[in-house]
Amino acid sequence: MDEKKIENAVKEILMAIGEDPAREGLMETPARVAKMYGEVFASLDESPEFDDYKVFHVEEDPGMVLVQQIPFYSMCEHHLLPFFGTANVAYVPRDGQIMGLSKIPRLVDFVAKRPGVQERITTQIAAQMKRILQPKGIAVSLSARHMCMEMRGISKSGLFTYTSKFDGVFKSDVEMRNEFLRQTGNHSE
Ligand SMILES: Nc1nc2c(ncn2[C@@H]2O[C@H](COP(=O)(O)OP(=O)(O)OP(=O)(O)O)[C@@H](O)[C@H]2O)c(=O)[nH]1
Ligand SMILES: [Zn+2]
Repeated sequence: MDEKKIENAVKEILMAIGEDPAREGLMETPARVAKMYGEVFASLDESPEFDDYKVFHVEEDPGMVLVQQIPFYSMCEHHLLPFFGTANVAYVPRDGQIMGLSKIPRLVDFVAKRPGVQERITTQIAAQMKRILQPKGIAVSLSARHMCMEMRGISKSGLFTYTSKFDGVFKSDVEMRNEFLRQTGNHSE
């Protein structure tokens, strides 16, 4: 990421909105924003595929493995305003192939820390899980608030947008899907 370029651009924006980038409160702001973009868009500096994981082996396949209520923060690619919420990620292992549990929230961060839309975060989490583990099934659901719908534009506070992606047994087996939905607090029927 080119921090110097971001700093200059932020200075330009401050001038364009009629602010004085030289006034005391704003003097360090371009550098702070550049640093902040480095954090919230951290994935742009990483490889395109998630690679921070280890695959382990258990003798017997468990059923569903679910990490739920994973907090995430992202920036919408339309307005560069935050959207944030929680993600539920479940899979059913194949051939005893499992991954370290902490790697699932790491994967969520990896996918979220770039300009995006909620739908893509949802499908990308599922796609990366599939690539890494080839599990029997994957279920991902996200619930999020979008600042671009709250503090501007339509200006509706407290709306939650729900997105989901079901693959494999979560698609073909209603019981599995309902176990996921029950456990994550959503009910399909
Ligand atoms: N599908 C989807 N849309 C999103 C997401 N985040 C923001 N948006 C929407 O992206 C759209 C961008 O639409 P535009 O019509 O180009 O932008 P706009 O005129 O600023 O839209 P308004 O927000 O309605 O004022 C808006 O409808 C946003 O609500 C997201 O994660 N997924
Ligand atoms: Zn937006």
